[in-house]
Amino acid sequence: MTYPHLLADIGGTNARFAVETAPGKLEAILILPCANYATLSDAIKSYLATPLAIEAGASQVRKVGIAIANPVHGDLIQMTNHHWSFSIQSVKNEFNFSTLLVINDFKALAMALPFLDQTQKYQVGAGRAQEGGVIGLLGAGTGLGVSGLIPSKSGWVALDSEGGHTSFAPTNAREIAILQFALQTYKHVSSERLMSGAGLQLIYRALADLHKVTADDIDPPEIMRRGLENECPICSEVLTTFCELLGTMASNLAITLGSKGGIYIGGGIVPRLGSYFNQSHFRQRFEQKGRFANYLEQIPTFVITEPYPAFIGISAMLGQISQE
Ligand SMILES: Nc1ncnc2c1ncn2[C@@H]1O[C@H](COP(=O)(O)OP(=O)(O)OP(=O)(O)O)[C@@H](O)[C@H]1O
Repeated sequence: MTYPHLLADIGGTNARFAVETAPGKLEAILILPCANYATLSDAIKSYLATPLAIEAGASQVRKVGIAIANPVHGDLIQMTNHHWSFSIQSVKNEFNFSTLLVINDFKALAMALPFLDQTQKYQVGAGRAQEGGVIGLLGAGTGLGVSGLIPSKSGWVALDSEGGHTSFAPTNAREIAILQFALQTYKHVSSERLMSGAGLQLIYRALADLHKVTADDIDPPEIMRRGLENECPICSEVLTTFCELLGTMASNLAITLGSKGGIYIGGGIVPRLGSYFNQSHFRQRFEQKGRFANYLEQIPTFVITEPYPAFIGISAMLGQISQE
């Protein structure tokens, strides 16, 4: 018997688990904080022992798909933004799984994009997706994930990309000041250093320094709360800047990939901005590309609102293997 499958989406902060009892039917979805577990195996054990997972048939699971936030090459896995590391073969043996598919989380998310309906995403600004055109994906969370979908004769091919580690490209005086501030700490300032949860804090400290005010010691949720509620002008400027940086990042990805099929924004941060993101300068920035403004105007940009999109991709990939 193939089902139930165990699915996991492991980010730098959250480990999300589900039992797939039939194709696309997810039960017992639980989010465990990665920081509470010494290893991935401990988190899996803890999930499998929950009453919800047991009720969904977790003890019968033999086929497992894990989407994880790091490059996946070979047997040894080392997370980029968390200390977990493991051997795929050892975890497979430890739990007596017959299949353990491990792929990059944004690759899994990219594989989900063709399946998303209108209730699982919304469009920001104008533009129209070209049927079968290349699709770009980026998402800010603990890190900045990037991927893309390329059409091929045998279906979509998802890119193994580490595009979040491209060098940050400032486009105005404020962003140059932020880069200069970040360079005091980092020799290489990647896009991820700014477009992520920790990035909100770095932008906050940089803008406080620029405006010569004392920065409070506050976490990303608090920066977002103060910014959205207009309680703190610096925090509001952080949010404005963050959305603009994502606009430039998204347009760089769009022209790099030639993504006529659109750009999708995932990750945990943008959905938390709610309607603010739609009203921000994200799209204006996306189209602000000199001679390529007209090219970018045609490309639609979408925010993924489905809370567990990576499960859709990993489920499809695991389902494919199970049939082989
Ligand atoms: N309300 C909020 N406002 C702003 N940032 C937040 C908020 N809540 C959580 N975050 C930040 O979002 C990040 C977690 O993002 P996400 O929920 O996408 O987790 P993740 O999947 O573990 O991340 P990743 O896949 O990028 O490793 C953390 O940096 C956290 O500080």
